[in-house]
Amino acid sequence: MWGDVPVAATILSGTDLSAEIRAEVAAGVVEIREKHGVTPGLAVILVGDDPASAVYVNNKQRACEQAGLYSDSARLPGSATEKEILAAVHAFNEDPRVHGILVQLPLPDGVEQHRIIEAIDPDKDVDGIHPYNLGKLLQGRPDFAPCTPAGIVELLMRNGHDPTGANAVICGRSDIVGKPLAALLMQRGRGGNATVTVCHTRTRNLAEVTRAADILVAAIGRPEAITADMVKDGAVVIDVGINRVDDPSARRGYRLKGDVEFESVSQKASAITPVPGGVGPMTIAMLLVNTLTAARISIHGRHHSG
Ligand SMILES: Nc1nc(=O)c2c([nH]1)NC[C@@H]1CN(c3ccc(C(=O)N[C@@H](CCC(=O)O)C(=O)O)cc3)C=[N+]21
Ligand SMILES: [Mg+2]
Repeated sequence: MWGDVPVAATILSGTDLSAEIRAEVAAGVVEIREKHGVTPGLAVILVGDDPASAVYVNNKQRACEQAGLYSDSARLPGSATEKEILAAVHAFNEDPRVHGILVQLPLPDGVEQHRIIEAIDPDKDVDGIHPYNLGKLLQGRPDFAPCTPAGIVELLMRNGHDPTGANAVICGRSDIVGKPLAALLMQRGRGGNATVTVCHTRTRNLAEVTRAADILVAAIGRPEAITADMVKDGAVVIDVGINRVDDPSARRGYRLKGDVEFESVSQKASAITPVPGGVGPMTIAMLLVNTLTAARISIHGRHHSG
């Protein structure tokens, strides 16, 4: 506060930080190519024609190409069978140009998602969602942390918001965001040491819990679910939401809205991520980081120091 005028929060730009990290990845790509003659490669498997998923996959492939990585994709129709998706996974498991494999989730109804994830070679699981990698994450020795949680931790750390000792409250318990983020924030070591609470649809007195957060992460999937009354003065607020809201005046006919009511919450928070330009670009940057790690693992093996 400045007198009675609320000072708007610092904007935590995922666009800027992701550019920095992607430049670091590009340098790592050059090094691996010079030392080992290997170009790190990522393959994305996209099933169905959800337009939002197509945008993310295209963003991922563009980021790969800009960082000098090899990239490939398999695009299957929404009618693809489990057997056909498994065949695409197996082909990339065997492809020596491909070090990282990402299966875009969610998969169409009727496909047994866990069977597909378990088919990914854990050494190529750059999403960090194979049970082996999730297990290592829970033990505090991840090789591949899921990209969105890893991106959130980088956003915090590189903006001077070390979670150590903080009350971190995560709204959302998905396998790909809420649960792995809880593991990262609670672990011993860099980016961890927080006191973590995970909220979900059955949480009682949600606003009471979120108001205790020094770090508040919204991964709910509902536009503007977090309002100013739910936020403590000075909190750091991370918005994972990417909700498309109809807007006939917008160029594409929709606008992106986060899970946080930005206008009001940014008057109360000390720092906040925007949507777009926050967590989304960080997810992609960490995917490239993990692909570099996968290429190193293919050369040197996993390090058994943890
Ligand atoms: N196995 C798997 N791993 C994922 O990491 C994964 C997934 N499945 N399924 C879908 C979600 C979503 N996701 C995003 C990636 C980039 C942006 C992104 O680039 N966002 C831009 C804008 C995008 C736009 O214009 O729509 C931004 O926020 O600024 C958003 C969301 C990765 N996901
Ligand atoms: Mg292997």
